Amino acid sequence: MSKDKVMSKDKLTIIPAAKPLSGRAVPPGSKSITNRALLLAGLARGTSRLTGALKSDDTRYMAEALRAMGVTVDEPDATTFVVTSAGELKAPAAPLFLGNAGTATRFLTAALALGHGRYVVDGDEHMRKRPIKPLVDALKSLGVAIDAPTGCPPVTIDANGRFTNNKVVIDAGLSSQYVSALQMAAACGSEPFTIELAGADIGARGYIDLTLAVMRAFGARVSQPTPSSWVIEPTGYTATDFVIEPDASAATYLWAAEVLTKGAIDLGIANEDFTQPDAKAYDVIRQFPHLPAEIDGSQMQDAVPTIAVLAAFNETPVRFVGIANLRVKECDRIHAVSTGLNNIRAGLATEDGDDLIVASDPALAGQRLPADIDTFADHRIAMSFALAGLKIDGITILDPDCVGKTFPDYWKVLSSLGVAIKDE
Ligand SMILES: O=C(O)C1=C[C@@H](OP(=O)(O)O)[C@@H](O)[C@H](O)C1
Ligand SMILES: C=C(OP(=O)(O)O)C(=O)O
Repeated sequence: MSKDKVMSKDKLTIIPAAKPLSGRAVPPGSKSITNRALLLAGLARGTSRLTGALKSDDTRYMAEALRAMGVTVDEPDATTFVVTSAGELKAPAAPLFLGNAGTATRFLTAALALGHGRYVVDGDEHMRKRPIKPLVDALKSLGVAIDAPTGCPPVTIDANGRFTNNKVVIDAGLSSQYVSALQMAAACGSEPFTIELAGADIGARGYIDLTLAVMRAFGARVSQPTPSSWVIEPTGYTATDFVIEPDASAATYLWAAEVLTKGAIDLGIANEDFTQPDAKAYDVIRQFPHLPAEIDGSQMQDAVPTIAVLAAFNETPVRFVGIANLRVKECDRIHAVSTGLNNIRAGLATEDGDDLIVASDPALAGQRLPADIDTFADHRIAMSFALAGLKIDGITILDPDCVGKTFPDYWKVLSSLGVAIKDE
């Protein structure tokens, strides 16, 4: 839970928007890019200045972990981290607690495997259910003494600064973060290192491109001999000043609010200027209320809850495919979205294997349908269902502070666009 809670209420109710939402609302910095840049700055000798950064639970956990390992992380203002490092992450005195931050947990696990001494990577009760075994097995195959008895955090690493071979095969079916983690760690090795995918299946490939872009900005050299393999040179990282773009997943709520209310929200950045995978959601969202009958969410996974809630107001039903990974995010998002929609009106959503089918009903708009939405402590469930509240009277979001994971000002931003929010 965020230290600086935005509302500190158990629940809040969205009052339907009386008029189109309009105004300027710039999403916070990208979580994915901030946590990559923080790690690479921590692995680089010298001082790196990260601007436009996200300050939220997930990035605070990463920054705290770096501090616990001897890195100086200063925060001169609300969107800047200044990171000064000797270029190594010293074994911390206590386990690293990373909340439910998947990026911090996976990225650090691989990077610390090249450290020296004992590191314990742990998280909250949700993180302790999120699989990390494929990454742990890959590191074991590199001679690292690493153990995660449940297949989820906590992970204990006894590192001696080296891998015993220069190639690893990784199954990224459950999470692309395992690949990103190995890629970022590999530049700190002593020889060129090859990463190969075990299967064709990988989560959103766009996150790999994002990883490579941040690595290159910090001086790494990477080539891609085949679509499913990468060779990383042992360059280490060079401290640099780095500008972080706004968060594309956060942008999806604003894009959806805009089409739902026929408003005009200025995000301060054009959709085509994002480099993050979720920006693909823009073209889908703009088709509302004529969303396609089938949407493949595999390459814009974090945007699926947003589009699924939007789909409830579409003119025709939508089947979401390619979303099996959503079951191992902050919560089982297929189940959470389906539960929330069916709570609003029975039959609005169906789980079909790992597909989600959303029955559409434009007539939902304007109705009073009181529903307490269980967010399952998942920021994206809270933020997505707030969108339903813009059109339906009676939508109450439970545990609204969970937005602090990636978008602490979410409720303030909605208010600034004219949304009335009743806290209780
Ligand atoms: O690399 C990243 O920054 C991310 C990768 C995705 O996770 P998976 O790779 O686990 O699907 C995404 O859902 C997450 O929010 C951020
Ligand atoms: C899946 C998410 O986060 P992470 O895996 O980084 O915890 C998310 O932010 O939607």
